[in-house]
Amino acid sequence: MWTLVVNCGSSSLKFALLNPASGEQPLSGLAERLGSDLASVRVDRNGDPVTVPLPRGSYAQAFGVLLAELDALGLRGAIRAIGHRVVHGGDRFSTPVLITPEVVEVIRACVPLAPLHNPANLAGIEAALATFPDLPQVAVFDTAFHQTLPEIAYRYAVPASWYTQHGVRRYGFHGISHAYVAGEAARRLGRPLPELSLITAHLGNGCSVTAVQGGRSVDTSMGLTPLEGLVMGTRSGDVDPGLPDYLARQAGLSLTQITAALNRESGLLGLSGLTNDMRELEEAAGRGNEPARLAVDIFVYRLAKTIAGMAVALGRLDALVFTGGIGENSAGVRATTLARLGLLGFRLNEAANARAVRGQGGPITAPDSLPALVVNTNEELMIARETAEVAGEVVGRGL
Ligand SMILES: Nc1ncnc2c1ncn2[C@@H]1O[C@H](COP(=O)(O)OP(=O)(O)O)[C@@H](O)[C@H]1O
Ligand SMILES: CC(=O)OP(=O)(O)O
Ligand SMILES: [Mg+2]
Repeated sequence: MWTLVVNCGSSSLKFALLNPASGEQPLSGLAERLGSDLASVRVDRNGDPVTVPLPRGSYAQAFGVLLAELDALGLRGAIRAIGHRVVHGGDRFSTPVLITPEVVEVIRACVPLAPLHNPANLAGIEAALATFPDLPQVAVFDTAFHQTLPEIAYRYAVPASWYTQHGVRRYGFHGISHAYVAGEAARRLGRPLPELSLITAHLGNGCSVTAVQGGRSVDTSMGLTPLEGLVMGTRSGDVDPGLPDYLARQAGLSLTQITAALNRESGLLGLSGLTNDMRELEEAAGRGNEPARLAVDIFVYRLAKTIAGMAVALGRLDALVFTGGIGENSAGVRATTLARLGLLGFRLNEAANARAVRGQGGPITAPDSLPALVVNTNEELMIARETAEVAGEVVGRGL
């Protein structure tokens, strides 16, 4: 009846116990800042959240907390399948797959392409395989949805041998979320997904924009790694490819140091010198903090520019969808982004935009506008559904 979903991020472990057919979720949790003194786990049993400190806690310890919670609810034995979010699957996987030793090796081979994410995904898979060796376990890939990209969107203008010999191409990420919100948006718009041309903006710690035509990804802002594209919490997004060489010579930094700084010390954090957290930045900007204001303004400008560019991939645009922690909660980011996209035909409905907060979502544009809407993403539900399908059961009956 239940599917367990495990989503290991670069310093976090999210989990959820779900009925993939009904969406019922008796248990969910988030272990954050793993490995640091501030590590903690928030556990939500039937809508009743509690946070407990887990100083210096590891992925394995966070997984131990999850097991204790399953036991406390008496549900450990009721799990029928386990689904894992895996960020990078290269071009081997265009659908979710049952985890075998060979699949684990492919995920390991993709570590250099997603150094912040794939090692954590593997830690989650290994912990779950050790504890539940007899259950079907499924890998659901962030890259899979983007395997439909046409070659003009996924090739870089670099020597062709880099592509053929080293797999240098654009893969795209956040596919689980983009696919889920595209489906939900179609439902809310009351139109069949195969007829729709959508742009979906997933704005969390990592941020990406995808052009979705008839339910298929046709272009996306992230590339070979999750570093390309938009300004993110700690990631730079697009920079001049000449930057690493220049900085290596000027500042005497190694390529490894520069890449680490582009991943972990850039984006909103790097610009503001304050935080990677959009909510804190908006508060600081409201108090007159200029670097915070600049960070938010650059985030929005680059987002609007990328959305306008994505429209080229579609030819026609039916709606824009905001999702992720920022997309769902920041009325300010949505309003200023749409203000820059007037040329595409967007006109904000301020009251609706203010109402569209987490838990509800909904349309945020005026009646004479091209529609923009907020859809709350649910990667866990999407992973649970796909896991149930791959595990060979019919959703709604078997699992
Ligand atoms: N009320 C809010 N206003 C503005 N930003 C918010 C709000 N709530 C959450 N956020 C932002 O959402 C981002 C985290 O997004 P989320 O999707 O939860 O992250 P992750 O990618 O780690 O899952 C942070 O920048 C956070 O500040
Ligand atoms: C791929 C990616 O950027 O994921 P996240 O937003 O979870 O960091
Ligand atoms: Mg997220």
